[in-house]
Amino acid sequence: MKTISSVTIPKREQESHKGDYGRILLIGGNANLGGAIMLAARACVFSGSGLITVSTHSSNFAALHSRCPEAMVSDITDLKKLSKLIEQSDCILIGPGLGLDFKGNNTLTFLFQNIQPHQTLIIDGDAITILSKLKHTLPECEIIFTPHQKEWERLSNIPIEEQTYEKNKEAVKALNATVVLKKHGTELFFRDHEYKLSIGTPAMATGGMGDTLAGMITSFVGQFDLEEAVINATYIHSYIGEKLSKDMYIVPPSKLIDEIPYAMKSFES
Ligand SMILES: NC(=O)C1=CN([C@@H]2O[C@H](COP(=O)(O)OP(=O)(O)OC[C@H]3O[C@@H](n4cnc5c(N)ncnc54)[C@H](OP(=O)(O)O)[C@@H]3O)[C@@H](O)[C@H]2O)[C@@H](O)CC1
Ligand SMILES: Nc1ncnc2c1ncn2[C@@H]1O[C@H](COP(=O)(O)OP(=O)(O)O)[C@@H](O)[C@H]1O
Ligand SMILES: [Mg+2]
Repeated sequence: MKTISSVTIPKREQESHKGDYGRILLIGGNANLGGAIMLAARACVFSGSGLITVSTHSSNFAALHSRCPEAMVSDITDLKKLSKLIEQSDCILIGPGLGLDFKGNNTLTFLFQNIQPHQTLIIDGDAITILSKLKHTLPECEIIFTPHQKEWERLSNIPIEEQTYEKNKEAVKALNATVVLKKHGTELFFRDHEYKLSIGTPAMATGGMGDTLAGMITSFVGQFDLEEAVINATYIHSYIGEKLSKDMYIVPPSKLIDEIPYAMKSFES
């Protein structure tokens, strides 16, 4: 497995506008787990997405507006609005803080019925757990899964202690998707090749760190080629985590998010 040693972020075109940097839809955040989708939304904004809408429980609206005024909001239970938002989006993230009850199940099912082949779908957190249970056929679009090891166990049926390179590769092939297997030494599985991260630190083992990565990946996919986007987002996430950990015992995800544009600038080609 190749190690990612550095990345480059392309310079922006002078003649461009927000519509050129991704129309993003983030779906998640129930009444108890609003923080997860807010972190994903802030990560998305700080990673450069042009237009972001968050479909979430309405009790999250005020906090979201206050923490992330750049993002628009929509009620996750309003399926008419959700269907329109799905149609208008380039990249869609579902999962952070979605919850595991029937509402989460219904939202995932509705998205699978409405997403189109030209769109890219990032499936994280509770959406992975729900999918593992419901066993829906995957929609015909590009899909990126971002599981931690337990979520990967649920999705692949490979117990954590048996998650070897060969078994993981086989399971990814069966899914016909990209998989970012998050752990110390995160592994990226593309269709015919794989990479491993040699950076990252236990200072990043804080709730919300994966929600932050999911937002970064979604944002980068809206701006760059899929493979480049996944590699760059994953590398820069851990790069910032490691950098901050030189002075901080733990790295709060919110602090990491603040650093994203500076790190992107430092890798600009
Ligand atoms: N502020 C918010 O709103 C936040 C909301 N969040 C949202 O909560 C939802 C649930 O997500 P989740 O990851 O917390 O729960 P779940 O899927 O049950 O996994 C945990 C189980 O897996 C096990 N485990 C084994 N290996 C592991 C590994 N490498 N990494 C992690 N876990 C590992 C672990 O083992 P144990 O800790 O018991 O040893 C435990 O048994 C999701 O939607 C997320 O977005 C959170 O992001 C927090 C901030
Ligand atoms: N010991 C560690 N070393 C490196 N990275 C870590 C470590 N622990 C956690 N991380 C990173 O933090 C993130 C955790 O993701 P996840 O478990 O989905 O968090 P959450 O759902 O709480 O947001 C992943 O990107 C993972 O690689
Ligand atoms: Mg997670």
